[in-house]
Amino acid sequence: MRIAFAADDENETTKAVLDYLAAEHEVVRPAQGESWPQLGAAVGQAVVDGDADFGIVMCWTGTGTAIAANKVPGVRAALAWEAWIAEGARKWNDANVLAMSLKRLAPDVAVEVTKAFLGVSEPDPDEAANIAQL
Ligand SMILES: O=C(CO)[C@H](O)[C@H](O)COP(=O)(O)O
Repeated sequence: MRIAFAADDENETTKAVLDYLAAEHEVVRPAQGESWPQLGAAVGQAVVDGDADFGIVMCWTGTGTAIAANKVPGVRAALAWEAWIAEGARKWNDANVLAMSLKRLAPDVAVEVTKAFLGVSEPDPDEAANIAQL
């Protein structure tokens, strides 16, 4: 899959996520070196424009980039810190952008969360009516 990725800082956690994405997917970098609001918006826009299948945004907390991505109409960005939350965001909310904290998630956990998010191919059809109201 094509995954749009942006982070406003680099550390072992962002490197681990990027290494995993590069090994398993095509990585799209719609913006780099900009502020977290710009990075979140750029990733959200890439997803909405069809330049990427999903987006992943990371900042210190994950919250700012999630909010910025969610301002783009059509984006459903979810902040996740464990695999079950990430999987549920895809299954029950049809999230198309994953947001994670680059400060609080250990590298292996961030990769596990990423895998869980990207591992759900279709949302639960029982949630279609709810998702349509988002
Ligand atoms: O977590 C964040 C936003 O939610 C940012 O990463 C954090 O606030 C640092 O930003 P800056 O480098 O602009 O001070």
